[in-house]
Amino acid sequence: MGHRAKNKQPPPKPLEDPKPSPKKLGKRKAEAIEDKPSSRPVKKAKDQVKSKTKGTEKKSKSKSKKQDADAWEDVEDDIDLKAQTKSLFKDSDDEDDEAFTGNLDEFEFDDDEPLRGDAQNFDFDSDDEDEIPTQPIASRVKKSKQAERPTKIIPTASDNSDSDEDSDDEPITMANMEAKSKALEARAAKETALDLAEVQAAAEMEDDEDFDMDEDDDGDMEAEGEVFHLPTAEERETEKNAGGPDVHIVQRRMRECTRVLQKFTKRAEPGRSRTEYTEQLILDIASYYGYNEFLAEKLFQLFPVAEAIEFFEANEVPRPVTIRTNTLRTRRRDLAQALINRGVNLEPIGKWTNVGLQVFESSVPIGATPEYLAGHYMLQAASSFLPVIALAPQPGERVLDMASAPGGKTTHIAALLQNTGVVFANDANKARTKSLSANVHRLGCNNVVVCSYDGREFPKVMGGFDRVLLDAPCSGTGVISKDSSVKVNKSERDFTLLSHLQKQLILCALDSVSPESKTGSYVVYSTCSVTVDENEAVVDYALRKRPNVHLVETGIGFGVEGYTSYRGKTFDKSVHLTRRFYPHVHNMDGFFVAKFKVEKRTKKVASGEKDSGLESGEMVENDNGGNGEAEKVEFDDEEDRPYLEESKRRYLKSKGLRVPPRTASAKA
Ligand SMILES: C[S@@+](CC[C@H](N)C(=O)[O-])C[C@H]1O[C@@H](n2cnc3c(N)ncnc32)[C@H](O)[C@@H]1O
Repeated sequence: MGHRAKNKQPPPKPLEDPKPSPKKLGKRKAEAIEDKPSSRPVKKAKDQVKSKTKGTEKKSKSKSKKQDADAWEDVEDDIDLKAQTKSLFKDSDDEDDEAFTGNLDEFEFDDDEPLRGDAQNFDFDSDDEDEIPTQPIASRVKKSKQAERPTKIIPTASDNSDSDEDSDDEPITMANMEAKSKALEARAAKETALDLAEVQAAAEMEDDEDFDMDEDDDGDMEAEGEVFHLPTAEERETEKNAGGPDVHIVQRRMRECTRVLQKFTKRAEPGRSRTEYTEQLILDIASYYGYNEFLAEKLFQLFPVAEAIEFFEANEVPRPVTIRTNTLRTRRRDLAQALINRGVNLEPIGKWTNVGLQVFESSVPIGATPEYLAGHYMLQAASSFLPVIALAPQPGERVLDMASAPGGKTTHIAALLQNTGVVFANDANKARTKSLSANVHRLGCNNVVVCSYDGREFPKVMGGFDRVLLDAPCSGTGVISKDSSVKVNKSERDFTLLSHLQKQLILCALDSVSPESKTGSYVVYSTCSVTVDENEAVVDYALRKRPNVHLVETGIGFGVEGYTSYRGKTFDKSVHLTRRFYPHVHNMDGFFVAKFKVEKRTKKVASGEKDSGLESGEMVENDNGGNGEAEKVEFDDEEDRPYLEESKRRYLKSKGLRVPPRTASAKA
């Protein structure tokens, strides 16, 4: 456990000096000191920082409850898989497979505001539309708060927290004491967050040459007589032997190192290198937030230095509780009304989804309401909607969900297919298919076939799909706020093995799609990880190995573009079409989504003149790949027999029953 978790410290205040100058204090504090309005133009970046921080502050209202996390996770060892990949998988993709028993009563709330009342007041206009609305809704009787903040992906609890300020003058009574104390706490947290935002914004201004003028940036610090000294290797060793640094020292050092790294030539101590500051910062991040040094460095490298701190900070805060309306059973507005009537305080997530609801508070366990049990909704992280939105399955299609348990995305696909066509919901981990089947039944999906193969057996098992979703097993670096064990249990080897498995799976997914589909020929690849090895590198590999596929827009409408080059590696230019989602930017789990279109193979490619094979030593057998020009994959009973037999053998074995010897066809 890191200092951050142990001490429940407020976020470190990057860049704040002990006696800050107005410039370094940021606009709000500087104005207070000078008692006059600032003439400095407010940078856009400042607003962005504030809104981000506000989001973070808001999220902290929902306490991180282990029981909540348990209800969202289903992490089990993948016993059927090869030993090398065992225990690597982040199966965290958060859809529940069992009733959510977390108690939202335990969340902190500002006041006893009445619940939000009538579902009519919300923007459910989009519920009736098949397509995700792209235009803002022009006129409504009453706008939801989300509608007033079109850029926000998920609203945060602070959106309705202003009311605590109104009740300041009321006398404290037994009845309102708890609410008042919570309101005070909330306000203090808000202040801290605002301070942080301002200091960051001030630092950003400093970095902007326009604001630099001719001032000597180091002047202020020197005047204060407190020049930051970066410990030497020996000093670090001594500190370590003495039991490690005090948390306040770590916090301050993180601020200072961040500050120096942002403007190295001006602020660094003479004779010290950028690498030394970076090393110190990574060590401090690792100890403060409780990561192993390897992972702290890996994640740190993804972002500019100040943003990296925001990312680590966001991982300390739970994401909003969200549910997905099951349109096979109900409409979002009806579900919202039913839950409001039960004492659930909720709002539509945002314009990008017409099925999502964010739950702010509830007087009933949200995973055990009659509506939940009747399959009217799925407890599902907002990020998990994204791959299915990108997949955009069309009624009547044949879809493969290659790694599907516990079924959040499968059931979403089934709903978009309107219970037509068929979804093959596969997962290599047989134990996990139980919860998958349970969810499929609960949500009334009649078009789902559950199966349990190693995804690398496709398309031998079956192919010719209109669309394939590969929500790949991954390290879970996007969902650290739900599963903090990721902070310490991932090593370099894990990432190597995982990305190898992901590369094998993605080729199998691409080969399982029919390039001749009349409506589709798409593959979506997603992970709940933010590392480049598991995302862009895998996509780039697939593009190199399968020249008949190309990337297309995901159709999601937000998200950060994927890296086209990273730390010396250059990827295919089209990789910018992939999308990254981050907790500190989008207020949702870290996620990655890529969408491929599969075309027919040209003769040249099929004859092997172009590099379309696997790297030597790879285990994937794709010689009957489903996307070959002449390879129209159809069901063939003869061909299927050995697989059915094998599956029956495995079933009997798992039940401890006598397993018949393999017949000639099964051996073939
Ligand atoms: C991220 S989770 C999938 C979450 C799921 N898509 C959902 O929305 O509920 C990854 C899944 O991959 C499965 N898995 C791991 N290795 C696999 C393989 N080789 N083939 C198929 N599935 C695999 C794991 O058992 C795990 O359930």
